[in-house]
Formats: sequence, C-alpha cells, structure tokens
Amino acid sequence: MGELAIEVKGLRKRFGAQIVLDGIDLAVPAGTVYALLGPNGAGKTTLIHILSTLVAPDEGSVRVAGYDVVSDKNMVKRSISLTGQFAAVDDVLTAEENLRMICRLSGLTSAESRARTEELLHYFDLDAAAKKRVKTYSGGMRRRLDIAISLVTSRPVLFLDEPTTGLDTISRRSLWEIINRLKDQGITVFLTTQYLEEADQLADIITVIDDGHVVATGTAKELKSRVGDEVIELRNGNDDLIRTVSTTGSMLDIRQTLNELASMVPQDLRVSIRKPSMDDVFLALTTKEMERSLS
Ligand SMILES: Nc1ncnc2c1ncn2[C@@H]1O[C@H](COP(=O)(O)OP(=O)(O)OP(=O)(O)O)[C@@H](O)[C@H]1O
Repeated sequence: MGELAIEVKGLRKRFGAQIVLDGIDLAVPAGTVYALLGPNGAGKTTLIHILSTLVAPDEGSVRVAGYDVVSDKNMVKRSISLTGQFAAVDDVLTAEENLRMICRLSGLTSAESRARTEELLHYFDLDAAAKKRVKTYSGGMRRRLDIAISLVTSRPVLFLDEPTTGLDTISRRSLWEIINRLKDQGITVFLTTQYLEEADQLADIITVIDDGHVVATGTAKELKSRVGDEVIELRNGNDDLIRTVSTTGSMLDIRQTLNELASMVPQDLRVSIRKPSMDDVFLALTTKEMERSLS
C-alpha cells in the first residue's frame, strides 16, 4: 500500500456512558475516494469530526496527512477541507461574493481572490448563477458552492459528510463527477453517505461501521462477494420484496435453496435471481438495519 492519507488505530470515543466508537482501525491510501457507510447513529459524523480535529479522541492514534490530530492539530487543520451536512453559505450574498469573502478571509490578495473565485465558479459550473443571491439556488447548486468554498485553499484531504443527501439524481451525479475530478488531481476524498449506490459508484474503498465498530472494509466488488455470488429474490403479486437469500448460483444450490424456502413461504411468490447489490451488503452487515427491515 502506498502513502496513507488517513491512519486510525484503536480509536475509541464515548459521550457520557455511551461508547460511540469502539476500537476503529482505518487505513486510507492517499489519492483515493473512501466511503464510510453505516446506519443512523453508527458514529460516522463523530468519526469525521475526530479526523477533522473538531472532536478529540479518547483513545487510539489518529493521523491525517501524516500529522497526529491531537499533538499536531494545527498541521492537520492546514491539510484538510471539511464540508458538513448543512451548507455553510451566506444566503443573502451571491456565489461570487461568498467565494470572494472566504478567499480574502483565507489570506489571498484581492487579485488572487478574484482569480480563485472565477476558477472555482467555473469548476463547479456556477458561472451563470455567480451574480444571483444564494437564496435563489437549488439544493444541488448550494451544495456545489459549499464544496467550492471548502476548496478555496487547496488541501490534500477533503472530508464530505453526506455530500449528496437530499439532492436529486442529476445533482448527485454532477457532484460525483466533481469528486472524481478532485481525486484525479490527487486529493483524498473521505465521505460519509447514506446512499449505497453512491459508495458503489464512487468509492475505491468502502468501510461499513455499525454500533461503533468496523464491520467490513473493501472494494464494492469485494464486499458484494461476501454476500454470495447471486441473490434469489422472492416477490408477491404487488411486487413487494418478501425475502432475499444468497446462493452460489449453481443449479444444485438454487434448487436446494428453493426447496428449503418452499416450506416457509407461499408457493405463488415470484422468483428472480440477480447479482448482489450494496443494499444486500448493508443489510447483511449491519445488525440494526437487519432488525429494522424485519420489524
Ligand atoms: N456531542 C455529543 N454528545 C452526546 N452524544 C453524541 C454527541 N454526538 C453524537 N452523539 C451520539 O453518538 C452516536 C453517534 O452519532 P453520529 O452523529 O456520529 O452518528 P452517524 O453515524 O453520523 O449518524 P447519522 O447518519 O444519523 O448522522 C449517536 O447515538 C449520537 O446521539
């Protein structure tokens, strides 16, 4: 493995009596897109907050861009950009004004601010709307502006906490493109997401956490292969999913599986066989999701 942008060993964090992160290990290679998946309350935001020095760890070693988040906090801060779940832009200003202001606050001269603002507006496809007040923007435009603001000074590691939550499909895909372009420039992108397809499409490596523990790490392909080679789906006449079962895909295994299922479910269910999806991985790996889906 090449250089690591993020290295976490034995990270523990508790809030009061609640253990939120319970021995997390992560190794994020530089220049990759790394997705952190997990059900609500799994500890994803807490982990991003620790990696970005907003919250201190209780135990363990956490290094970002080669610096320790506790003893070298300022160097970590200088190496990262962070975009949170809620867009931190000023509504009454235009995109151009927002960007210029942040450029100036970051220490750029007036001329440098003008040039960087123009560059970012173009990069994030906001030139046409540059002089409109942000309060007139769509969710996707605001999110693009938010990420643009976090990239005013170029930093090697970018944290995105649920970057596409609430966005429509087109806006989501345009953000994926931007994230891929950032990766092509050598930036390490560490993101959390609720969308399994997002992790599947975008991430080089995915870590699934549940209840403060890492339950799996790997490429989307590796994680899917843990679920099985094929998935048998049973649906009723309304197309509601009644049951999914993994199988090797061989005739023998499919026949045996269907024979076993025949005694447990109505005979008129429709059967289809497909490749495992990230949803199957998530359901198989995260107990809370499994309990929820069964309740
Ligand atoms: N400052 C805090 N004080 C007390 N408890 C906290 C604090 N921050 C988070 N928690 C608790 O820690 C747990 C993990 O929260 P966290 O926000 O990290 O999860 P998450 O995986 O990001 O969830 P979501 O997907 O809902 O954002 C939750 O039970 C939450 O209530």
